[in-house]
Amino acid sequence: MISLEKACYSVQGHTLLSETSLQFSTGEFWAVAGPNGAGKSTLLKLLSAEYLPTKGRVRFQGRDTHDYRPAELARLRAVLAQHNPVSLDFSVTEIVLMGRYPYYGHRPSDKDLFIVNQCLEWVEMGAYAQRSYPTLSGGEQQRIQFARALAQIWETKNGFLFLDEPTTGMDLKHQYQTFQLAASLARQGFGVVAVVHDLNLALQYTDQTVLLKKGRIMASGKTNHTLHEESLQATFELPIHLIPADHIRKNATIVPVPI
Ligand SMILES: Nc1ncnc2c1ncn2[C@@H]1O[C@H](COP(=O)(O)OP(=O)(O)OP(=O)(O)O)[C@@H](O)[C@H]1O
Repeated sequence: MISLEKACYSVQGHTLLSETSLQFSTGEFWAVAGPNGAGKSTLLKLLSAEYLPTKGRVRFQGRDTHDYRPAELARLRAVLAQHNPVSLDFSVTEIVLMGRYPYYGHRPSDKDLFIVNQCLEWVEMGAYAQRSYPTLSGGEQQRIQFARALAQIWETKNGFLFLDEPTTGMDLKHQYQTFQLAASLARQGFGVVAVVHDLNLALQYTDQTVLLKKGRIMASGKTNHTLHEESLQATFELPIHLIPADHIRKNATIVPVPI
């Protein structure tokens, strides 16, 4: 479990995340949603210990995140960042192997290579193993980065996966597959927290949601209780209509009303 206890994050007098208390458990898939600049990536960086809280506490499995050594954290959680620039001519396999760096010294073991192949299969990119990474399309690169993060926590019981806009550049099918994969990882016992702009993906696949606006929590809890017309309108300042679930869609569908 990761708990934020009155955690704040400020930089140069600007508060990016105001006093926030939340608990994220393994076995759950969380969505973090809200307008641009709401503090979603900031929250994710506090959870992953890339940032330390400027006030309050963030505890990972009971210990303050600032008490962990980076090598220790690298075996407990993996991050898919919003931007993953790679300009050198690495192969796809080499990129995914980076997720195994915390586990090997000079050379990857057969087990590391097996895990890399498994993760590539999970994102349906096995056929691209020998391709030059920079030559892949944006959506393909994003799927490889997902595989890299997955390889990092593949064997970690109760590991956490932090995904910042994981479906950027992906086509419709792979957006759904990515969320399906994240949901199935949560069912296997991982904790998954994803920054999400597509609220219908959140509604379809996530267990819990936190809605942020201007660095503050607008609503949080079970996704289908949190994403309702009032909370969405207040958060996004846009009229929202919810089409109820039916025999095709097991959850409601969020439709912005043109203004
Ligand atoms: N180092 C910094 N100094 C000042 N302001 C910053 C700094 N880093 C981030 N911010 C601001 O903090 C706010 C929150 O940033 P954050 O990246 O968490 O937003 P976000 O909700 O993830 O947005 P988006 O949906 O656009 O990715 C933004 O307004 C951003 O401009």
